Amino acid sequence: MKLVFAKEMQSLDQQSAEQIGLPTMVLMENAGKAVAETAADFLEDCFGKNIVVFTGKGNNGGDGFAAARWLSNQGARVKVFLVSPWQELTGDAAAQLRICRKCGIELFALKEDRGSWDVAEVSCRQADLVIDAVLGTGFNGVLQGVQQRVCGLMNSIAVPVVSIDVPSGVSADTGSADKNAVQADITVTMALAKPGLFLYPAAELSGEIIVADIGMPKILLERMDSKKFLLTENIACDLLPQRNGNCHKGEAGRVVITAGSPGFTGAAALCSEAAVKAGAGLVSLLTPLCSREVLAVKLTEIMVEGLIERMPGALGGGATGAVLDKAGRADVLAIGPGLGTSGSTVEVIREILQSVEVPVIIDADALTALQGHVGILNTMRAPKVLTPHPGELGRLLDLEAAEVDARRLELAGKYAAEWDAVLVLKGAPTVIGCPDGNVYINTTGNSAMATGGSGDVLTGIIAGLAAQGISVQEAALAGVYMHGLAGDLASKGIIGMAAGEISQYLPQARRIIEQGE
Ligand SMILES: NC(=O)C1=CN([C@@H]2O[C@H](COP(=O)(O)OP(=O)(O)OC[C@H]3O[C@@H](n4cnc5c(N)ncnc54)[C@H](O)[C@@H]3O)[C@@H](O)[C@H]2O)[C@@H](O)CC1
Ligand SMILES: [K+]
Repeated sequence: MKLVFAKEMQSLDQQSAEQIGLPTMVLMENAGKAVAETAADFLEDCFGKNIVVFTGKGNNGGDGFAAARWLSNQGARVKVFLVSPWQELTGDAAAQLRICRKCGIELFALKEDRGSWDVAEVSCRQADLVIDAVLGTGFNGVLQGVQQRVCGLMNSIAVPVVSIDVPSGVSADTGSADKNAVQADITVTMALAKPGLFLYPAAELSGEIIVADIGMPKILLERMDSKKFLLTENIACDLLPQRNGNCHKGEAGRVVITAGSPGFTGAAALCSEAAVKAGAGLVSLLTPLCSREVLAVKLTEIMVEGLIERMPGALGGGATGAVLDKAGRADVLAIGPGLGTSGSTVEVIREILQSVEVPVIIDADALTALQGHVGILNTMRAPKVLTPHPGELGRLLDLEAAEVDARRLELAGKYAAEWDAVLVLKGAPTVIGCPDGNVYINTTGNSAMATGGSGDVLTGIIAGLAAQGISVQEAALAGVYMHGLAGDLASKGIIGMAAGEISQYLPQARRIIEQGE
């Protein structure tokens, strides 16, 4: 599903009027009707129900006036509170206000005085539903004055709130949110969803998200090259590898994983097992010699080989050739989980990345090895996926993790294009940047997955899928979706899951994606 920034939505609005001849007032009318329909569905029947609508001075407020009238037509008892003086309204919003007035809808002006707030508060407490049409995509900065107070009022009452387009006080583009931003139960967003609805902290304020068809011409929607998408089950389903009925293990994909070191053998085990559960035919693990035995005991279906060490846990020069040789006979290489950061290991990792020719998944300590050496990425011949969390990407870019987190959509797209890589920026939500600059926001996963080893599992899944004959981009997109879904199935919404449990649910997640069950 395509996502749009506020400016892009504004431009679509303008194109509709100027190029197609479909007036913005018609779109606003449809927006209001869509909100009224959602409200009516939510209330089962809106006849006789008390509904309060808070309207701002912009077009979001205009949608609110239109919704109020549609609901009033259906027999709801509607009260509209204007958050800005009516004289400040212009264009379509002013026209909708005039229509409401002529239709006899009850209108109140919220001013600084106590009286109007008392009426608003009492009305809210008696309401069956509140509609938030204070601020939409035009919001920026912080909430102040009457806007801040009215959002606070909506949050303080135990009445369901339907927000129009975005919860007021939320940035439609970045997902940043004022501390008083509205907590919606449902957000009815117009024509196309806005990325901010899926990015934190706003993601927690959006409630259920409904994308309303407001009659925006399809030709304009299809032509819009927004480069931003929501990663949904349909997309994952189209990308998952297919398998012939007579397939044998050699054809089901060969994965080589270079991972593990003393104290970090679990990372290697989780990654390898996930590749198997993602459907790879044969998985080989190459690990520093001193970790070989413990991993061989731990892993049953995986072939474990030791790599030459300079000293225990630190790879020696000969390891490069061994990994390249093995990877050259496989379909994909995954490198990094728990591999270590000693000087000689870092050297070996860099040599491998510069010479490897099969697709490679670069994770954890292999990402650390690129710190100060990101130029290597542009000299690599192999198609590549990077799977950093914000801290790891921050170290590559010399940025704080918090900044990477706040700019995840922008940075994933920018650096995927710059490094000609698939950039899987892990977190809530995981965002995947592609070499063509397209970015996808994942829709699966939950906070129970914030546990050590989750990332190692993801790397194994992407490697396992890429080995089954799809591109690294396809494997990263399908893999991220499947990882999150398996995490949802495994945790059942309860905190306290171990990362290995995610792998156990991969076959079920795959079946749900493929067959919807
Ligand atoms: N663009 C489109 O295609 C359509 C837009 N529609 C609606 O129009 C909305 C966008 O309308 P507008 O661009 O008029 O913007 P908004 O209605 O979101 O309101 C912005 C108004 O609030 C002011 N404002 C901005 N930041 C503020 C702050 N921190 N505190 C107080 N006031 C602030 C702005 O100056 C502006 O006047 C959408 O969210 C949607 O609800 C719909 O009518 C349907 C079609
Ligand atoms: K709103």
